[in-house]
Amino acid sequence: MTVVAAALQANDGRWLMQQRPLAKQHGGLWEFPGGKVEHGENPRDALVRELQEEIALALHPGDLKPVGFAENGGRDSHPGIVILLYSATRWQGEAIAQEAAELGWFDRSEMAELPKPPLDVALLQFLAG
Ligand SMILES: Nc1nc2c([nH]c(=O)n2[C@@H]2O[C@H](COP(=O)(O)OP(=O)(O)OP(=O)(O)O)[C@@H](O)[C@H]2O)c(=O)[nH]1
Repeated sequence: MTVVAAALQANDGRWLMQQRPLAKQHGGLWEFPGGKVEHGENPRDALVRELQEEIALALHPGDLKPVGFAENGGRDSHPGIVILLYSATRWQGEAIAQEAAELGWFDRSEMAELPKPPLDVALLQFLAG
């Protein structure tokens, strides 16, 4: 499964993270907004779609910059996950949670402290500052 995620950085240097709804897998953990790439979908287009659906932000696909990826090994019948992380500093609108339990803007040290899924711990190393 391919997942795309966005590290959206505001002018003050902080990044947007969202808290997963408690009832879901990884419930209560903080993650980058994003989601699954649909079959035949371009990853950037998937991320633009997910950001609109999840946090009501409009982005231009060209404003997404690839920063790195993280993967967990598939085993048995589980195919595994690859998460492609993009960053962006330009978008239209104000982030409003459509699905997340909560949204927050965090600096680098706060990001390090947030409870996160294992792949996000790996993704965090790509973010400077
Ligand atoms: N969006 C996002 N997903 C992540 C991150 N880290 C991470 O392990 N994931 C995992 O990657 C998958 C993302 O798919 P999703 O966000 O569409 O999952 P979902 O269950 O909410 O979607 P669904 O309800 O449509 O099936 C989930 O298994 C999620 O736990 C992250 O930083 N951002």
